[in-house]
Amino acid sequence: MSTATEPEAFGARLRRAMDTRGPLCVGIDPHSSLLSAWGLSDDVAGLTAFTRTVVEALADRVAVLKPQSAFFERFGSRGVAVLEKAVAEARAAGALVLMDAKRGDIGSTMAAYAQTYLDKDSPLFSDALTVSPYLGFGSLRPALDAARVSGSGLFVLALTSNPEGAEVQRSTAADGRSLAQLMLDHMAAENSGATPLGSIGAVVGATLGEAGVDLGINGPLLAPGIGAQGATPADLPGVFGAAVGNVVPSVSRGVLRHGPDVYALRAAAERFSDEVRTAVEGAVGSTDGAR
Ligand SMILES: O=C(O)c1cc(=O)[nH]c(=O)n1[C@@H]1O[C@H](COP(=O)(O)O)[C@@H](O)[C@H]1O
Repeated sequence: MSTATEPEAFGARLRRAMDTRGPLCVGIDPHSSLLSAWGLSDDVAGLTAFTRTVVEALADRVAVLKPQSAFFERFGSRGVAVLEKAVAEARAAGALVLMDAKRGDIGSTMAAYAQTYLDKDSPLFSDALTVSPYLGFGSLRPALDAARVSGSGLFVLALTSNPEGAEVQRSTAADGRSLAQLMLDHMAAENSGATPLGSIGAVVGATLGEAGVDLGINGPLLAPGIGAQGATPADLPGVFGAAVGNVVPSVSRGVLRHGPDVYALRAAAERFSDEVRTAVEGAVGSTDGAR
């Protein structure tokens, strides 16, 4: 619960958005190839038109929009200016903005990243940020603290959707746990006691077949890899098991390739949302039946 001085926590805001809008996250990834497929130039003008169209099409209906910072940074400061505007417009239209910048560094530098994305006075302030814990979970402390102060959230990489991730994330820590499980256990500790949902989420690829880890972190689970990377909403119950109700399935190219028509973008997002609903309700129903 929030007070006059304390903003409402990200986990509570996300739970409400998932319940009212459905849990889908759509990524804003302006690849050169997509700009070209949309008939746009691969420059700041094309980037601006692409981004504005996605925000106009989806910010008033999906729970989460996830701009991928790399595709904006490649145009330098003018690309970042497009990103700033998109963040503000998407938030104003009611979407939660998850900045996908996958930051991770030593604590003192992490503090600067936290000021960039998790401080309410920053031009890039976002509802949540993706971070990498593989410099040690404790290196994220400045971001964890900043998120608590501003009512924002973090999505911490646990098991990524790319096949190369396993050699690091499935390797064994000194105490016998996998590195991914070690990180998930840290997230569970951060979220302990939070209701209705903690603000520290995990990233777990929808492509994994079966996660094979304990996902009971009392926080949201971002599931990228649906669409272009080959996973489908029907895969979610198999990957996430009993935690499927906390999953935020994420699709970028699978939706974006339907542009530039605003109605086609909306229809594509709607189809993914419907498939997610069917998969999640089916899984929850079968769990209920087993009780
Ligand atoms: O944090 C992410 O969003 C992420 C984590 C991960 O494990 N895999 C992954 O693909 N992503 C991001 O999710 C998006 C996937 O895009 P599509 O494959 O086009 O849906 C990209 O922006 C990736 O950087």
